[in-house]
Amino acid sequence: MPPNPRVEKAFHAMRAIGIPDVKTKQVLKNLLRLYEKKWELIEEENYRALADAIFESEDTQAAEVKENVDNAEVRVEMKKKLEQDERMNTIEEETHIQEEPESPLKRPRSTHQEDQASPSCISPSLNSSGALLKKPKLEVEEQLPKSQPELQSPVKTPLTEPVSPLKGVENKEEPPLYQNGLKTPINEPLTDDLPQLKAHVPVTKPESFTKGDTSTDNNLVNEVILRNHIQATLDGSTAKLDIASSSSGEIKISLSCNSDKEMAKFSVTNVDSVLKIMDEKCLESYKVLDPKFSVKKLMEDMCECFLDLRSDSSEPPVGTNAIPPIGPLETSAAGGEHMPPNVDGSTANGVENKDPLTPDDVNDMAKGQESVMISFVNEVNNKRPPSFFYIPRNAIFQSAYINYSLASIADDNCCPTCLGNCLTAPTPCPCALQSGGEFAYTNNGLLKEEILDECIKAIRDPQKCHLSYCKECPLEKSKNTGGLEQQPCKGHLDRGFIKECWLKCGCSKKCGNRVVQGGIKHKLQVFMTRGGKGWGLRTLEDLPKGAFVCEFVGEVLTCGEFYSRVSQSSKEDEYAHPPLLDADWGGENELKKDEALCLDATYYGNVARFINHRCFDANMIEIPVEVENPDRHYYHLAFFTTRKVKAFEELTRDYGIDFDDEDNPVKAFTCQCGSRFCRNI
Ligand SMILES: C[S@@+](CC[C@H](N)C(=O)[O-])C[C@H]1O[C@@H](n2cnc3c(N)ncnc32)[C@H](O)[C@@H]1O
Repeated sequence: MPPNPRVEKAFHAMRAIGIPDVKTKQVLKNLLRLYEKKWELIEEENYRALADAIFESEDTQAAEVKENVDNAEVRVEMKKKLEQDERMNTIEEETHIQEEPESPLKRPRSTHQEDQASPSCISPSLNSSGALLKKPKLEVEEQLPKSQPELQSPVKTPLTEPVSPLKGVENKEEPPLYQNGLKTPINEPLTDDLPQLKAHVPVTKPESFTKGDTSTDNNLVNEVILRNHIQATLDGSTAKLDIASSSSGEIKISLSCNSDKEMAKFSVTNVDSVLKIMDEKCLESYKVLDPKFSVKKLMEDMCECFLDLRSDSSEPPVGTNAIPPIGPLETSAAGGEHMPPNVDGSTANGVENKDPLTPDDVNDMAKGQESVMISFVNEVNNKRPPSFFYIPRNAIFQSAYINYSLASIADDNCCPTCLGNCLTAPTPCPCALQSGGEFAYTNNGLLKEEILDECIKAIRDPQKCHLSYCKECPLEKSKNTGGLEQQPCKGHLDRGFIKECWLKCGCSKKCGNRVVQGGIKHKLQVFMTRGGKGWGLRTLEDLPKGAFVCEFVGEVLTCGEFYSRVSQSSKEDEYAHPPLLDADWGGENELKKDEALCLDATYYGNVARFINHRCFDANMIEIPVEVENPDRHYYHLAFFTTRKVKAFEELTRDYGIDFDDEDNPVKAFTCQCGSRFCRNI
């Protein structure tokens, strides 16, 4: 029989992330069965479900090998394997999968470690020594897996955020605090794969789950396995299996069986075997379930819910979003000694000095300053968001030179004769001409696909991007070199601008060429991530490709001011990745000292300060937008989606960090982005 092209394609995609065909084959068969041979489901998002299922099967196998299985488990497993083999044979005939020689299984991270690109044209941030990244070791075409169409041709194919290999890194010690019953974010590292504890412990009497259930407990004599607070106990007449528990172990879900009442002798088996069978049953019966669905996780969540419902008045009642009071600013990583000296509660830098976050802000950390509410939730631990002042628009810190007036806006820099909506005019207005000759936005308010794709290409494809080099780089000049020679300019990416209509334009305020200045329109939420990245930002609604999400808002600092903040800081400042406003650097005119600007959202900022970094294939891209200032040393940085983003998916951007840059005064974090193209491996 000729090979099935769909199978071949699946193999190809998995090979690209280091998974050998033999492994793919095994799991693919199961998936085909689960999805009733609906290939589209498997092919979706670049075979994400398949990759997920393979990793899960690997982890399960690893756990199984580690465990000291008792005879009962062996019997269960053997029976299951026989059944499995039978199913495999059936599917084998249906899919005509060709045998391939087995090679050692590799995870995408390790594959990438060997091959990964170090793209040189990433949006710059001051943290990355303010310039573009190092020259790539290899050309992107050579390094990126050929089967990833989005990378060979980032323009045409929507990118998907691949499955994170970061399993088991979640902090499980602390119970979640700010819960609102919302879904777990999409694309977060899996949570139910904690390090396995296998220990023989002294016999303890498990607390009964319900009062009156003491009859079985009294007879417990043998401990079998302790694993994530899960115990199986057995004596002559009673078998009890603790299936799940809350994170601190005070709540448990157990199965118990009094074998006196059973026809056959009951033998306690391993919890994992029971859960695995249940997982399979659920996936088979409820076809709408995510393939990653886990009964154990469901039960653990039940335990946590039960715990939350206890009537302890010192704890926040469930569902009310109650949070402990947030202390003064100096307790936060974002505050303290770094507070800008001119912040005195007045409007010294043009910002109304609102209080930092308070418990009331859980439903809207923007305190009514945006046209949508921005809630925050923590379903992971008891941490609260850092204190900062929410500002919806940039504010000048001190020395930044931003001097514009209506008179400085020439007639060819605005459209005074336009009326209504410029987008409906038969010819592009002067503002559009400055965005490359046409309007950047569609009638639906999205960034036009061609423009977006060009921007993505420029940032992601080192071969195509253009770098400008300053004769005297203001960024390098601002660094305190400690007496060492100043480094030469590392290059700045030439980026296209969007020019929006503004005050001097004749069009209406609702003109379609005024998207970014209109502020946030989509529902966003700040949430605690599960992958060790701290807080993150996610969307609460599906977003199409090219949607404007938010602007990066912060204090406008000169590069010199920023580095002096860094040098005065006694501890590592975790927000010190301010984007550099360098899109127009490297031109003919040398910038004045106070014209080399960046945006720091550490103390004053908007939701964008919570956007985490993702190497290379982030789902947002930042694009320079000119609104009021025609000379372009100051502009706005707007985030647009690079592809469709599903509700509850984390929103990410590439900070442009060079993780190898040891000379940078700001040390980079250890990247946990989970991208297969992570630069920090
Ligand atoms: C602008 S803040 C983002 C919000 C931050 N996660 C928080 O909890 O407030 C940048 C900081 O987030 C963390 N971070 C962002 N992206 C990360 C990633 N891919 N891996 C690990 N940490 C990350 C780092 O500590 C970084 O200094």
